[in-house]
Amino acid sequence: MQTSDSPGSSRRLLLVAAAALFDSSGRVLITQRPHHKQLGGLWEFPGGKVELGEAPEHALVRELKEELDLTVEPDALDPFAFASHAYPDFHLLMPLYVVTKFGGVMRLDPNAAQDAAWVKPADLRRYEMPPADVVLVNRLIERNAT
Ligand SMILES: Nc1nc2c([nH]c(=O)n2[C@@H]2O[C@H](COP(=O)(O)OP(=O)(O)OP(=O)(O)O)[C@@H](O)[C@H]2O)c(=O)[nH]1
Repeated sequence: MQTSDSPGSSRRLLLVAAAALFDSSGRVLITQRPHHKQLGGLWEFPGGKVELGEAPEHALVRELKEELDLTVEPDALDPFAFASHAYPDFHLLMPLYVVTKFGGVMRLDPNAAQDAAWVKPADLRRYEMPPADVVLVNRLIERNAT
């Protein structure tokens, strides 16, 4: 967790809900951000911004449907860890939920992701991910090792 904001910093807080979706072989899904976006080309956990008045779980169910066409029940979201990271323009607060039950056939929305990969947690560090995700990747590797 990075908490380098100075006290009283006026950086806006951005709440993003993300998922570590696991397949039956214990591989986790990561998606690649479109090149034209901020942090373009980096790999990330699927998810997105929580809208005003929206619960994080509801936002994540919505984003997984929009971005991947996958159906997840809110009860299937298991709170796992969170990232708290100061980017230049905003402070990201991102809960990560483990998901092992989901339905549908994955279909990527090209505006959200240009590629997807199922990766063993131990291999996640081979993929370039945003700095906020480092702590989450470490936790997933630990989870898998125990
Ligand atoms: N979904 C997701 N977002 C992440 C991760 N790590 C991370 O720093 N972020 C940041 O969280 C922010 C919100 O992501 P987003 O997917 O909703 O937003 P976006 O930039 O694609 O914009 P848009 O949805 O308005 O087009 C982005 O700045 C993104 O880089 C991650 O693992 N998953």
